[in-house]
Amino acid sequence: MPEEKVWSVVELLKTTIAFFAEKKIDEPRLSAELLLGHVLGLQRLQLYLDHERPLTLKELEAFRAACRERLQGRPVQYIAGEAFFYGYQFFVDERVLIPRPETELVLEHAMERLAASGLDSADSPSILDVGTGSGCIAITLALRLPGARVTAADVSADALDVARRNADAHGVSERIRFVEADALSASFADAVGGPFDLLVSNPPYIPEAEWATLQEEVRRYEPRLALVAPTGFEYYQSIAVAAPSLLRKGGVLCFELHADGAAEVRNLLGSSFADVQVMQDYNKLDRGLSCMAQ
Ligand SMILES: C[S@@+](CC[C@H](N)C(=O)[O-])C[C@H]1O[C@@H](n2cnc3c(N)ncnc32)[C@H](O)[C@@H]1O
Repeated sequence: MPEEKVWSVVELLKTTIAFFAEKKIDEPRLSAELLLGHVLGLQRLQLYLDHERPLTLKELEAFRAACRERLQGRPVQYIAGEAFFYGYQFFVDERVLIPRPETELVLEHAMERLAASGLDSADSPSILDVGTGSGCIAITLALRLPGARVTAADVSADALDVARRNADAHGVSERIRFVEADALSASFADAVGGPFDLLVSNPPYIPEAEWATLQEEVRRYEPRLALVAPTGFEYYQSIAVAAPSLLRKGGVLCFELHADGAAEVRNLLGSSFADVQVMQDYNKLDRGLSCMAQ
């Protein structure tokens, strides 16, 4: 039997990147690097520092299996079990949404609004994240604001397991309270407590009618519960109703938005909020909306 060729990291990356590009895989270089890094237990940079490293047959087989999964459409973050958000690494699997770069902008906007709020407690703010998923927003806020106490709520016990694991990995579990609660229920405010200085939420906002237009990869692998609301506005409506009793006077409400959602969400807010600001993402699409409880 002919001996199997011994591949080095650099050769394998080059070949895989070209193959992924030919197969029209999104971000072929990043995908190949993340998968190989995952299989070898190395960061992406280390792959290049150790580029002549030969792979064992077992490693090669594991990498090929990961590539096959990618070719079948499974997102690279789920295969590798990791995603990056605001420069931090998060464990992810199919129980949670993969954090998106647009959400980093919403998080940044929320932090700016909180800093500008003038609340006495802004150095040690009390924060509520509704629909925490992987915990990416709640945990990043706890890391960026070392005095913050965060409540991370989700209706999905599975998602909360993932979020807890991420909080442990980042050493912020003691400052995050995880609550299994339904944001659409009238008892939500009682379940999460308060008062809060900041309520931030990236809720499900894809209307049912748009589901079929999403990328197949998203529909097949990401949790529908994390994405879809019948008209797209149910969560904003419920949270806007609960928020006045959850926020301190002067507290900040900050939502991620569907690109077409700003006007409708603004209408839902009613008279309890002032100073509404809409922020745009990299594509100049409306992506975040914030306001102040009065
Ligand atoms: C768009 S994902 C956001 C996840 C994460 N915060 C992020 O930005 O990547 C929405 C989250 O809301 C949660 N969710 C769905 N329905 C909910 C409900 N009725 N009450 C609370 N959370 C809910 C989902 O489980 C999911 O984790």
